[in-house]
Amino acid sequence: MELGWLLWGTAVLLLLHVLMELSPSVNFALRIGFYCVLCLVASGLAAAACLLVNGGRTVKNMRIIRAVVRTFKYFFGVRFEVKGLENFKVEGPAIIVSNHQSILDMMGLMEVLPDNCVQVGKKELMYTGTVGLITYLGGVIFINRKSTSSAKMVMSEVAKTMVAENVKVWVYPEGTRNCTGDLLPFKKGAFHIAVQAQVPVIPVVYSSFTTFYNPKTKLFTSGKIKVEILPPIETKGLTSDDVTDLTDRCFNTMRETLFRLSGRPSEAKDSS
Ligand SMILES: CCCCCCCCCCCCCC(=O)SCCNC(=O)CCNC(=O)[C@H](O)C(C)(C)COP(=O)(O)OP(=O)(O)OC[C@H]1O[C@@H](n2cnc3c(N)ncnc32)[C@H](O)[C@@H]1OP(=O)(O)O
Ligand SMILES: CCCCCCCC/C=C\CCCCCCCC(=O)OC[C@@H](O)COP(=O)(O)O
Repeated sequence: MELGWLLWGTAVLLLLHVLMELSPSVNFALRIGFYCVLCLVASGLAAAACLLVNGGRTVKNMRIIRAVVRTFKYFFGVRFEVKGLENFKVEGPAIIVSNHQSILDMMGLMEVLPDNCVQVGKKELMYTGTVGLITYLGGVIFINRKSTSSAKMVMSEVAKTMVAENVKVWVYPEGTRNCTGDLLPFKKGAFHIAVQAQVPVIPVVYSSFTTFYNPKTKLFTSGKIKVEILPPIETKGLTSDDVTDLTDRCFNTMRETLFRLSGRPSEAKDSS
């Protein structure tokens, strides 16, 4: 009986292996499917640990989530080369902005996430089963992207609470995933919060995934991600009139860094 199961299991694994070798789209679908299952299972386990250790929704749970997600890279052969971690060592709260390429970014996020830091996320994430539960327990700030006024209200509230509670807030200013090797124009919410709260902006840049991950061509192999945490940009004394300049400055610095880290020649043109 047990031998039968073993033979069936081996046959299924062999079949999957052959399919993966033969078809890049099967390979891609299986690897992404595995990533999603891993997220769902790991979130369930992490949620239990968070509830047992901290009892409910708190930024302290991010330490547990970070420890769990940091193991994911070993399953996918993803390696990180991190520079500039010392730039996170600013006193008190800050806004962290980074480029956003894929759902795989959760690995890169947790690889460098400082203590006492929560992310801004789309509210739809709440409805992704255990992943929704873990984002809730970790203190993720949910925004409704379909309603500018409600998103702006939530962001303004964040500007007040982040100072009162001494937390850093991680925002993806492109507002959506973008795996083209370039940046989308930045939305200004993150920079409004930074100016309203008078806290520094810390840019974080991940090199382009396109050499090892590309959903369009169904490419997903192992690969190296370079991460650079750039020096904080101060906002003390800035007003809402300076938000556009601050956004452009950050965009240009991050775009240059993205091209440098990805080995792509820089373009002279200013795309702001
Ligand atoms: C185990 C596995 C998983 C574990 C995971 C755990 C971690 C999970 C992590 C999850 C990660 C999940 C990651 C994700 O889910 S990423 C997706 C969700 N995140 C974002 O969208 C963040 C970036 N977006 C923004 O910042 C947008 O600006 C918002 C959303 C705020 C509005 O966007 P919208 O498109 O609706 O409008 P608009 O940007 O055209 O702005 C309109 C006007 O309003 C002005 N304005 C904007 N804001 C403010 C303000 N505060 N005070 C005053 N004014 C403000 C602005 O300057 C503009 O005016 P003008 O300049 O044109 O005159
Ligand atoms: C009971 C309901 C079950 C639902 C099951 C849903 C399955 C989902 C399983 C795993 C998902 C793993 C996702 C990890 C978290 C990824 C966060 C993320 O990267 O969100 C994307 C968001 O930044 C931008 O979204 P868009 O590019 O605008 O779109």
